[in-house]
Amino acid sequence: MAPWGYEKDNGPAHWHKDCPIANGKNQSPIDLINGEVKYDSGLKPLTAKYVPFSDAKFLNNGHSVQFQPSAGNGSELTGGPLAVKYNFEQFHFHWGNNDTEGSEHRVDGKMYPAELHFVHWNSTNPSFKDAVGSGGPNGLAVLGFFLKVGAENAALKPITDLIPKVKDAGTSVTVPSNFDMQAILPATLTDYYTYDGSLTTPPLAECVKWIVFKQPLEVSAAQMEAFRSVINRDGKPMGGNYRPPCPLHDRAVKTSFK
Ligand SMILES: O=C(NCc1ccccc1)Nc1ccc2c(c1)[B-](O)(O)OC2
Ligand SMILES: [Zn+2]
Repeated sequence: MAPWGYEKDNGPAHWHKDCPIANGKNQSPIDLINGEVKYDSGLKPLTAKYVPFSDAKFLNNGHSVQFQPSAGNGSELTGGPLAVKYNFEQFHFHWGNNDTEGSEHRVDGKMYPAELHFVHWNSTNPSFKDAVGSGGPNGLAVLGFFLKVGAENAALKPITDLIPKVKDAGTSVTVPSNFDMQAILPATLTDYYTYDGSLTTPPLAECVKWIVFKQPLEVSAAQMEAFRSVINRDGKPMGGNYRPPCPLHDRAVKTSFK
């Protein structure tokens, strides 16, 4: 099979052929249905401590654009539903070709124009790859932020300004060392949905503690247009790089808010 993608001939409906777990019982994304979630007063805020990076790349890997520091950058995530410390690995985006689609998770069936994933791995493992393969839903902790069109996002501007430099698949640039990743995050990481799920792209491993924030981040229309100028490995606009929602089966979605 041609490498996986989001086109008619290699999109989500085909992924099960190489990754049978695609039809598993803990797949992501899902539709977050407010009438079916359960408030959990034990869910505390999360703490993300992101340290400045000396050498980080921003790259087009053919199916997303991704910020990736060199391994061992000392940034970490704790708290919320997490029992141990998680190390930061990378962040990347999913978006649509217009403002009515683009996010992977949905809220009561509503899609946002884009979704930002901050990926972290369980520090009791020797590496990210081991964490993915560690079995069970505690290998990775992924923070999901919906993006909506509004004011320019100054914290994301250094990243969206680099997009024209990684327009084509397989290209990358070095990110200026004064890039402040912490500034992207809201001051307090409260009000989130959390559930056990999977990677939303092959290998679709069911190793993720998902933490999806209720409050969207804003980006300007110009910043959204920058994403829509990115080209995928088939030479087409990358927009539409989102997987449709998967069945919840017998999982519970908990919220840190009432
Ligand atoms: O890291 C990925 N692949 C490369 C890989 C390397 C080593 C072992 C397995 C996989 N994928 C991936 C990681 C995290 C997330 C997603 C995809 B996402 O669902 O898009 O948002 C969260
Ligand atoms: Zn993602």
